[in-house]
Amino acid sequence: FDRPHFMRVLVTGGSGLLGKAIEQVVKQEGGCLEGEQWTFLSSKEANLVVSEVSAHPCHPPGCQGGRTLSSHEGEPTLSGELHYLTTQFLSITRLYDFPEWIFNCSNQNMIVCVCVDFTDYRGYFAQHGRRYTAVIPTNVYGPYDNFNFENGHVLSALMHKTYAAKKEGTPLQVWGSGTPRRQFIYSLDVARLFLWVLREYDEIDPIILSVGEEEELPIKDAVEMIADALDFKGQIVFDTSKSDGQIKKTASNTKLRRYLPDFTFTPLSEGIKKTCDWFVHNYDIART
Ligand SMILES: C[C@H]1O[C@H](OP(=O)(O)OP(=O)(O)OC[C@H]2O[C@@H](n3cnc4c(=O)[nH]c(N)nc43)[C@H](O)[C@@H]2O)[C@@H](O)[C@@H](O)C1=O
Repeated sequence: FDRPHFMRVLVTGGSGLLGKAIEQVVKQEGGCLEGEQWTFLSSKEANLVVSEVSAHPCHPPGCQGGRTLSSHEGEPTLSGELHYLTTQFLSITRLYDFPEWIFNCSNQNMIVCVCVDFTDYRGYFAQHGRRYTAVIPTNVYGPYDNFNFENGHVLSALMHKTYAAKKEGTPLQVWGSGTPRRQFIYSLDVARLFLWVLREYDEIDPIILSVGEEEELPIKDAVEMIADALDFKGQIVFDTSKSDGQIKKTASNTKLRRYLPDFTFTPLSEGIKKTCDWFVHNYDIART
């Protein structure tokens, strides 16, 4: 696959967790190379679900939220909407002759909950020579996430709950037993890997973007890191009337490591501290 010398990159979902992280890496970490032109569009500017919008599109997920959002609105959002916008995007990329497309599969839940038909992507390469692929991150967290109590991702919801519990002098309520294990990846790390996929990764097969299996840790350990980061000294209550969800969702990063043996992931405690600091300083604009 020969990448053109001049690359115009369109990032949809540009104001979300991953879109903002990609923007930071491109604009502040020297991620923009000579001959590249990046455009970031929010879902308001380019709503792939309802409009005829809409280079090289990178497509972070259309809906971001935790398990409650998925279970309450899961059918329409993760199946209907995703299928619709994927199909829509494939027609647009064909119409405007995009040579390359990276679809962000939200997270590894796609493997266990939702099926994206990668056969289509292989077909696109075979038939049209276009490299459309997907990345599959594990549980992503970071600035600009959804921090809503009810439907935020686990770490972001818990950061907000800890912040509120500290302010109000109440116990921190954690859903479930705290024993389920997860692999968390910092959004800026996903963004750096996204750029690598855009420029270097030539396979059509999707790639899992994850820390190692040995980094999978119980929710209660992450809760302690959040409490430390926000200097919360109050009581932590595990509400076992709430579901634990899957006990673990271990994903292998062997393939990623084969390509990038030296990539350094942001340690979880550091990423949590940075995200908590961002949340506290940007409380007014954070999605709560
Ligand atoms: C399907 C869905 O799945 C994911 O959503 P997630 O909720 O972030 O994470 P999870 O399902 O992997 O686990 C959450 C764990 O953590 C506990 N837990 C404690 N306290 C809170 C809490 O306050 N909020 C949440 N959400 N979970 C909590 C909860 O009981 C469970 O054991 C995202 O990847 C997402 O992208 C996605 O699509």
